[in-house]
Amino acid sequence: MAILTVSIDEAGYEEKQPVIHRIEFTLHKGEWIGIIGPNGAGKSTTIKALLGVLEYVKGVINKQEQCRYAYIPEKPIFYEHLTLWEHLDLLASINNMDDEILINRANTYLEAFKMNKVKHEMPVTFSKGMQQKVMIIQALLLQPDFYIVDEPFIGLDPSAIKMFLTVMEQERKRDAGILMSTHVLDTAEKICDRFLLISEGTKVAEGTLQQLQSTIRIGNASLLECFHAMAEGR
Ligand SMILES: Nc1ncnc2c1ncn2[C@@H]1O[C@H](COP(=O)(O)OP(=O)(O)OP(=O)(O)O)[C@@H](O)[C@H]1O
Repeated sequence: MAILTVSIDEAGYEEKQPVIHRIEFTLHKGEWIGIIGPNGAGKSTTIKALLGVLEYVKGVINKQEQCRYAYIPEKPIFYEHLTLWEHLDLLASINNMDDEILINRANTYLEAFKMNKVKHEMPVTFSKGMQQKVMIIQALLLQPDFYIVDEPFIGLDPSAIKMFLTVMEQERKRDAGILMSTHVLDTAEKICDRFLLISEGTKVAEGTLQQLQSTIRIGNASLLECFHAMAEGR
């Protein structure tokens, strides 16, 4: 079932200078879509359009009614004077979450990401990877219908990446959708159901790895090879 349907004619940081054009796709329940493309292609701008924080968007973005989503940004943002636990507590109270659910979920994910020991410290003092873990834990706390994730792999250590993949796989089994932009193509190739390839602000291809392979007519091409042939070879 479709949970997010996107049909952007054009969008950008000001109306007279759109930076993305004709970006269309649908995210379904339990589906993991990877948004890939070169630097400056328009991946983050597409995500900003979905989040409703872009100055100019012409088109239609339809989220299924009552669907909730969580956004995991590439650059974490925190309240300066709140501890990690206070961030989780605040998020839970904004979302009317029972204390018992908060405590259970928070402790599970703090443990999983090895952040239990620092839960009463301020995230603004954490390393980049630790801050990213906090953003991931906050998103998981909500158990949303879908996730929007901007480049999760840069900054996390190998065991945190493994844990991130494990918990997202659990979320997918719960039928959550995942829309994730990344440059880490060998990992994306293993986990994503489908790919959206963006280049120079527009969608140049969409499909499973097999579909991308048949478009470039190389049966066993890796995602990286598809990327080179379709985005960089243009
Ligand atoms: N805040 C901004 N104001 C104006 N233009 C911007 C802004 N942020 C990005 N752009 C422009 O929009 C275009 C797309 O950038 P975007 O950040 O979406 O690319 P990206 O695919 O996410 O790249 P990367 O892989 O480097 O993160 C680029 O030409 C960029 O210069």
